[in-house]
Amino acid sequence: MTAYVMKGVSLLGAAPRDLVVRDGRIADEPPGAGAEVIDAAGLVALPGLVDLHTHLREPGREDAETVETGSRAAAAGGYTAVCAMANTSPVADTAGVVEQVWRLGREAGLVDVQPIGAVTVGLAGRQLAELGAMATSAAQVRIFSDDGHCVADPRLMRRALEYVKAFDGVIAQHAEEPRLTEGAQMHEGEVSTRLGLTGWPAVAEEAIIARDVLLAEHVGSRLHVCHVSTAGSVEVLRQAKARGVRVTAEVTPHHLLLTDELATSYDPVYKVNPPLRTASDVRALRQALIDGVIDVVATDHAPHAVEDKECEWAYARPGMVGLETALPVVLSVLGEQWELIAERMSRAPARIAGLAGHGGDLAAAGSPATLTLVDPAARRTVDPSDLVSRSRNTPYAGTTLPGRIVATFLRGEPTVLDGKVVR
Ligand SMILES: NC(=O)N[C@@H](CC(=O)O)C(=O)O
Repeated sequence: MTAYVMKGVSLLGAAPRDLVVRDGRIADEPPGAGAEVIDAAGLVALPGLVDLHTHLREPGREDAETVETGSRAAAAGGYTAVCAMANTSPVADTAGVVEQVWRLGREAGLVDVQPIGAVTVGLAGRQLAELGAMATSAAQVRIFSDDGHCVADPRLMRRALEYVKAFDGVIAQHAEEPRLTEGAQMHEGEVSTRLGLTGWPAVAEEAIIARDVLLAEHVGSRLHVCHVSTAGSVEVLRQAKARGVRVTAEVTPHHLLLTDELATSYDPVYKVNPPLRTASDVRALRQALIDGVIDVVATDHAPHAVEDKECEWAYARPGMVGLETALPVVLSVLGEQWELIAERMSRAPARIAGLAGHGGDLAAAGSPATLTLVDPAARRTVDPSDLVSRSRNTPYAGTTLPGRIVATFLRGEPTVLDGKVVR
């Protein structure tokens, strides 16, 4: 295994030093002859990013993304682990499907792919899926989610929380009261009224989060809230956390930057679920990420084929690709707050997903060399045709964002060098 010395690198913004990688780990002895030298002057090392919310589309929509192409996009974005959502076709609601996704991830070998299992059979919200069989499968599923759909039935949600408590699993809820969002096309507010589009009200998200934190408290089990998008949701979470409820939450990069005003273009690239909200929601989400009311930035990378996105707004599928722009967007929002970025994009998601070997301490000799090197001084104008992902539905085309991922290492092996995926 090749040894590396990263010369003049800054660990999370600290004074420059040399970082030695040997036998897959951070070493405190000299690299020895034959080590590859990486000129890392001006680069910042972060623990490899971990995404709690990635749609890889395999099995079923390999024209939009595969486990392999999504893994490449993830590595290019600085990720070393991704949690693959269950809304594939067939749905990842059995041990067989989660094992297939897990195995494809191992074969691609670029990031650790941790499958998420569905909560209900076929995401239909009627009966619990085989949670235990998925947990004890080779994929060792710990996070369950019907993402794309809400587990709306409170009795099923309660039973799911009870079930996963036995193995310290977590239910990741897509919080959307379906009766309040029938026919919804965008955020319900001043802009939707002006455009005459059916609105997705903030309360549809907030009501489910309020219910679910009470259920999680009652059961004493772990709840994770996917893609929090409103200021009101932040307040519900703040109160629940103050009471000691075992709840964690994520926000997407796009909800930290973009607003519902973009819908006035009628460009379906801005159609996403939950929808882009208002500037005051964006402000509240940013503050919650800083405060820790929101634990994690998760991409909700949602690749879609051209025909599913380049059509009339009403017919377009919701979703945006996000793996390759997540860190630049977060840098543009938070600035170079490296400790905070490492916590929200690597350590906290690794803890929630129970991914040992990710979110480690790069200053500690013996830690896995699972890391990403970022050039914070570089700026990049996003060109959809440059994306590594198989899909092109980025809302940032033509936008200049700070930060370039120069290299990514998974257990001492480079997956990205000089900004290019190596395998
Ligand atoms: N987040 C999205 O806008 N889309 C998701 C699923 C969903 O939440 O609708 C997808 O799978 O495409």
